[in-house]
Amino acid sequence: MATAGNQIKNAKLVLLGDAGTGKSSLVLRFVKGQFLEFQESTIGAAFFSKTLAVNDETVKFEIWDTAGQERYHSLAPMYYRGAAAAVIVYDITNSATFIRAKKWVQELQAQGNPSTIMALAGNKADLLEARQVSAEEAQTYAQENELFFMETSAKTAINVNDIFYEIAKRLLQSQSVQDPQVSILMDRPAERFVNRTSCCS
Ligand SMILES: Nc1nc2c(ncn2[C@@H]2O[C@H](COP(=O)(O)OP(=O)(O)OP(=O)(O)O)[C@@H](O)[C@H]2O)c(=O)[nH]1
Repeated sequence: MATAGNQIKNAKLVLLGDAGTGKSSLVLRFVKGQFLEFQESTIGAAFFSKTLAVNDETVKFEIWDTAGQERYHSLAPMYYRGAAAAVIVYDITNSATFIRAKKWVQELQAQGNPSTIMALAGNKADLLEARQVSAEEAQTYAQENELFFMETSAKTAINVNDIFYEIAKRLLQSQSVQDPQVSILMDRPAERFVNRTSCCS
């Protein structure tokens, strides 16, 4: 019997969340299997890609790792518009970052694409002794807002592949991944915004 197996499906994914929560570290762990104790703060946004096999299908994530610092906030819509999936990251040791994560969820619910699959990542789950946000509180919030939730650690790799794998599965179920022949990425931001290290005056 003929199947549609082995097709590569492209999915634009964006990471959002406060500065220092570990967005770049999660991407680095997922894409390269690495972790840096002193990961530099992202400027503008950074782009990565990674393919993932799910049963007989392959999802190619086109990942936009956005900068969490407030001064870059106005750039965010360029990255989340047209995204098939968004991972909103907070740091379990910092309750202010959980409040900020909820604001991102609200912004996406109001201004994003309703079909974007949203995941909530409670990162730095290796730092249990410094925990400020309980898993129960985050899980309840996630259920109420139709997100799926995992606690992750970019440092120990706990749940990092799992969260991306779960997103890929949900994307394939919802068919919101794009046919590569049609369009690889929608609303791809201009390259001049990517990792710009100096700015014009
Ligand atoms: N213990 C621990 N530290 C982490 C983890 N993830 C990231 N870090 C550390 O937290 C700091 C910030 O990580 P980044 O990945 O730069 O955070 P970010 O969210 O990308 O920050 P911006 O680029 O400024 O938005 C770095 O020093 C990382 O080493 C984790 O899971 N556990």
